[in-house]
Amino acid sequence: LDDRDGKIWMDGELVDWRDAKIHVLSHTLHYGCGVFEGVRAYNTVNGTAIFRLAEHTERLFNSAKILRMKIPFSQEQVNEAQKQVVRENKLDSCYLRPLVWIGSEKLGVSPKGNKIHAMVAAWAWGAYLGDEGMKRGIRVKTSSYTRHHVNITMTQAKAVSNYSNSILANMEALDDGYDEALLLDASGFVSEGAGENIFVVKGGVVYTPDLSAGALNGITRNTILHICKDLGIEVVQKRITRDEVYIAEEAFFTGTAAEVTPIRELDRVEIGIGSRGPITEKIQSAFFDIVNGRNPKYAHWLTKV
Ligand SMILES: Cc1[nH+]cc(COP(=O)(O)O)c(CN[C@@H](CCC(=O)O)C(=O)O)c1O
Repeated sequence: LDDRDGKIWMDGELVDWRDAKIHVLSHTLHYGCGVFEGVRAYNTVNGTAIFRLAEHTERLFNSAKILRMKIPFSQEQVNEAQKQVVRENKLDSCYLRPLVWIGSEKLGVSPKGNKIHAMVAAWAWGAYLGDEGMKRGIRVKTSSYTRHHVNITMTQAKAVSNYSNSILANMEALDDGYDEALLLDASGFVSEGAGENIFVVKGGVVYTPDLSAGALNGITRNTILHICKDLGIEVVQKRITRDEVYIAEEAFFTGTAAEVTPIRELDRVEIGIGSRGPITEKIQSAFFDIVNGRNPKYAHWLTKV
């Protein structure tokens, strides 16, 4: 990604893509205290627009607050920065990555006195778990790694340091021939994917783990709750066991990158018909109607760039 042309917003300025560098003694590179977001802009029927920009920026600031980092910009400035990088890079649809990190004034566990920096980059990024997966569903493995306990890492912060857990789970799944990992919490209940929230369908009801299982409070997860309400589908947020996933009729992952990706197998156990289920398909198409600006009820979720 580092050898592209284009512009990156960095500490309030637009810099050339290849010059957007930081010092190797930057505190976050050593200790992982940093926060980030994953945001998508879509080429909607009314032009390029960022999906739920305000909610993503609010979560970025909440993540920073949880990690005791004071971002030296306002939410409005970070919103404008995201619109600017989409325009400057002439992207009609893209993935945006805001990141906030701690500078290189000094090392040592305490970052007190170090400068806080922010950047926003944007690039084209298609189906996170593959086009085929979006239709046919993907193959998932229950990870041998456990999702964070809610008081070991701060699971409501989208924190850089939280992702070594996700990386290990994802690498193990890929090395074992699967497409993605599903993590259980410290009590053995289903938490979430390495980079996604999970939903299962049984008897026409949609279930998703409640946030006590350490999953990130996903913005796409929240979008699905609205979609299910519109479709008259009951949603229950509760503790879910791995065998409830095995005997579900349908299952799917959600995320900004993953969007709505059906799960066809968990640990080589076929889920339902072993491909995208009918309720998953309805939710998936309602999602794409919304992000592409075809559902006027959610026009306020789309910020034109
Ligand atoms: C751990 C985790 N859980 C749930 C989600 C879904 O949250 P939301 O995007 O607000 O619906 C994400 C987003 N994962 C981001 C990072 C992916 C990456 O590989 O990096 C994303 O989807 O952008 C997670 O990283």
